[in-house]
Amino acid sequence: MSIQAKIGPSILNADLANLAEESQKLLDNGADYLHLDVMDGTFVPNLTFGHPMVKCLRNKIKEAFFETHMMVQNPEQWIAPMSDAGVNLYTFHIEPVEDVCKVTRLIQEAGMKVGLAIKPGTSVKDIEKYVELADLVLVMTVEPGFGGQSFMADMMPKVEWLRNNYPNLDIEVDGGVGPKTIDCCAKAGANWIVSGTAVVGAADQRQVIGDMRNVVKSYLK
Ligand SMILES: O=C(CO)[C@H](O)[C@H](O)COP(=O)(O)O
Ligand SMILES: [Fe+2]
Repeated sequence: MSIQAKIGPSILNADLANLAEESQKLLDNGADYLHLDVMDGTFVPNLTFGHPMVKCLRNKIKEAFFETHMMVQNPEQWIAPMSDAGVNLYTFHIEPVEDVCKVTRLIQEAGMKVGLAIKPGTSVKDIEKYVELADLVLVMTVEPGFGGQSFMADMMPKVEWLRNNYPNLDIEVDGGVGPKTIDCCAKAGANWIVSGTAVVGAADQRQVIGDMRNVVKSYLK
C-alpha cells in the first residue's frame, strides 16, 4: 500500500478548556487525525495533560484517530493507561529510553501503533536500527516543549535520508509547520504533517488543512 498525505493538527495552542469542541471543529474541517502533545515537565520544560484528559476526549470523540506525542522521561509508564484511553498511535522519544525494542513491543502488545520520535539534536542514524519496528518516525522541527516556535529547515536532510531509505515509511514532521513551510517538508518526503498554531489559529481551517494536504500529495509518487 502506498503512503498517504495526512494532516494532524496539534491542539497544544488550542483553548484546552474547550478541547472537545476545538478538536471536533478541526476534524469537521478535514483533519485526518489529532496530534495530542503529552509533556511531563521533565523530558521537556513544560506540562500539558495525561491519559485522564485523553480518555475524556475519547468519550466525546469516538471515531477519530488519536496520536499521542509522548514528550516524557519514561514512556513505558504510560502505555497501558494511554491504550485504555483509546489512543491509536503512541509516539515516543527514543532519547531517554534504554530499551527501545522493549517499549515498542509493549506498545504493540497494548494494541497501539508505534511512532519513534527524535529531537533536533538527535542524529537520524540513532534511529536507523529501530525503523523496521516502527509504524511512523517523527522528525521534530522545533525543540520539543512549546507550540508556536520557528520551523528548523535544517532538519530536512533527516527527512530526506529516511524517505530515500524507506520509501513506504510514514514520516511525520512537527513544529512550526504551516502554509509557509509545508513545501519544504513535503519536498523532503514527509507525509504526516503536524500543524498547531498555523491551523488552530487560522480564519479558515478547512482551507489551510486542504491546501497543505494538496502540497504533500503533489510530492507523493
Ligand atoms: O510537539 C510539539 C511541541 O513540542 C507541538 O506538536 C508542535 O510545536 C506543534 O505546534 P506548532 O505547529 O505551533 O509548532
Ligand atoms: Fe507534537
